[in-house]
Amino acid sequence: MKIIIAGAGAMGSRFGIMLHRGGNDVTLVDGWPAHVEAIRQNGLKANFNGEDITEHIPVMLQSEVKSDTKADLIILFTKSMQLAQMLQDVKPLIAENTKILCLLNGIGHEDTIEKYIPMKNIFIGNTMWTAGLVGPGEVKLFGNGSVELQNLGQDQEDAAKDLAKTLSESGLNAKYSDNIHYSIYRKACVNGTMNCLCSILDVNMAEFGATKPAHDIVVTVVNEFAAVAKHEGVDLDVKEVVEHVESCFDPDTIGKHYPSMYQDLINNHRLTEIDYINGAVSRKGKKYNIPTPYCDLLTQLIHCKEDILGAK
Ligand SMILES: NC(=O)C1=CN([C@@H]2O[C@H](COP(=O)(O)OP(=O)(O)OC[C@H]3O[C@@H](n4cnc5c(N)ncnc54)[C@H](OP(=O)(O)O)[C@@H]3O)[C@@H](O)[C@H]2O)C=CC1
Ligand SMILES: CC(C)(CO)C(=O)C(=O)O
Repeated sequence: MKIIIAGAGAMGSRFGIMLHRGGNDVTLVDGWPAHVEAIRQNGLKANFNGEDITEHIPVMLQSEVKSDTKADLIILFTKSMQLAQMLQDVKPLIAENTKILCLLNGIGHEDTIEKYIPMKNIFIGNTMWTAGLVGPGEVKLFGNGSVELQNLGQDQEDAAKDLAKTLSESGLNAKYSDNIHYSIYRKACVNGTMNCLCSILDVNMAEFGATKPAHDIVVTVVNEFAAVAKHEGVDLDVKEVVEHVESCFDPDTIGKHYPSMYQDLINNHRLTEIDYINGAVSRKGKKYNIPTPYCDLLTQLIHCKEDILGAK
């Protein structure tokens, strides 16, 4: 299968490496020239569960995408704020039946994708895999993960199941979800707690989980997400979601991971996805007249930290 990874940062590199090793025809597309050049020159280097590997995968700069090949599948792995530009830039690779799978963190990306792609070809989901960029052309990958996905278009359930099968054949542990909006809100609760709190407190997920107030904060934030989700027809089971969030504290699974927001803001002084996570819940809360004080404050604190660190 001809697969394009659109956004080959930490997560795009993980999926690119695993799908390439699984025998797929993978091409990476990214907007960071130094990263693209490093991969082109030296291959994509990864510390993959403790082993140093180099995977030679074709790579294109986003601004230089050519239309000579069309993709069967494009997996979107940009940051939320880069999504629209990437969709614009990969247009030459899209044929009538090219499927688009969006696995970004955050809520509501389908509203952006629908402007570029016919509904029948859109698949959305989320992932519990983790990844970290060490530097241009180099990533660190450890731990296990999973993917959940579903079709947005009618009559595309079999295609969604086939997609999950393709990912699983490369070890990505993907499954079809019959209620992806639940899964996306549930994952947003993970990010709406771990990503901002680890960034503000300068800790990894296990260290945050070991603090006394951690549980109360998680419960309060999840309740705010649940109240907003209910207005959108998504009925979150708060107890189950809190347990899911707290499973990330385990240092033997992904607890030692510094969330992607930490990597952006603290390590690289880059702007964060907060407006697509807690910020999205704050905005929706205002729209539905639901108070979301923790999400409001967490969003503002992250924006303060972006200003303090001169994030770009
Ligand atoms: N990392 C993780 O563990 C997880 C991330 N996610 C989600 O996956 C999506 C992709 O995230 P992730 O893979 O972490 O993104 P990355 O930050 O690793 O990469 C995204 C893009 O940002 C730019 N970039 C990143 N770092 C630098 C840098 N130091 N200097 C210059 N440019 C840089 C590059 O593109 P450009 O030059 O075009 O800006 C890069 O392709 C997000 O929605 C994220 O929330 C989901 C689960 C886990
Ligand atoms: C790994 C996880 C679940 C942590 O919140 C994540 O999605 C991220 O790093 O953005």
